[in-house]
Amino acid sequence: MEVVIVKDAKAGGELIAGAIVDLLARKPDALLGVATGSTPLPIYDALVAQVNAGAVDASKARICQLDEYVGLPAGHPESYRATVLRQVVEPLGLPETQFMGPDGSAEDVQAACDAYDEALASAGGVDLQILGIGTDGHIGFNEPCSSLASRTRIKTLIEQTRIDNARFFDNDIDQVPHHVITQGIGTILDARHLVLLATGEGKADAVAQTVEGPISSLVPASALQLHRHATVVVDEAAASKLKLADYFRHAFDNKPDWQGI
Ligand SMILES: N[C@@H]1[C@@H](O)[C@H](O)[C@@H](COP(=O)(O)O)O[C@@H]1O
Repeated sequence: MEVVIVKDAKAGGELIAGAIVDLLARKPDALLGVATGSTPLPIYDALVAQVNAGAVDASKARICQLDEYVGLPAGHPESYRATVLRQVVEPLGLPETQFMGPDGSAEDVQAACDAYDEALASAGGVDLQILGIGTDGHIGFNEPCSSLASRTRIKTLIEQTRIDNARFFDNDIDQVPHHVITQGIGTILDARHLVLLATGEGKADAVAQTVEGPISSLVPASALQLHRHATVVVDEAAASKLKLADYFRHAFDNKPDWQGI
């Protein structure tokens, strides 16, 4: 696992957007897994700016969702499908045919989850998966004690996550669904490159446990330690509880120029 400590969220967004541009230069139809929440927004802003400035042709890029609420009416503005369309797919000028996600309104939820895992595999697998992290260490919506081998499935949110996400629902927790579909931790680990961005002091404990703690289903993001190509990008505040922060800075500063993240 590589840990990169950046000055702020904007710098983190630019670094990760640069890695996506490099990926698209190598593989124009790369499948890019995107996350929701506030943290990844600087990545999408920087990516759209770099693409608009001509850094790469992103017109063949494919986008896929990490997770979804269950039971929101189709087209609800806070469904993750609507969110990703608004924040990533439309700003990049991509057609909906290049976007895939699980069906959160399916009657048979497990069949929709299985279908999504199959769709990801037959699309050739995710090339780069962007991840945020919950204050409890969750990735996607894999709450603590999710199986590290889990596949896409329905989960029940813990109360803290519903409280954290109420800000997207008029600060009314009653509007936040209890159930979600999420790529499993095993599904996430199938991606070729995992890039987790965490910013702000509120994520410092979760980041320290993810990077320096034991691999444990109690901290789902710690499963990144099992991955061959995982990059954790953190700002100074989110890095504030890392014991090896100086080493991580030294290693990044001395990387060969040709080696991206
Ligand atoms: N399902 C999403 C996660 O993918 C995201 O990482 C998390 C943190 O969001 P934020 O970045 O807003 O703190 O929120 C939700 O639970």
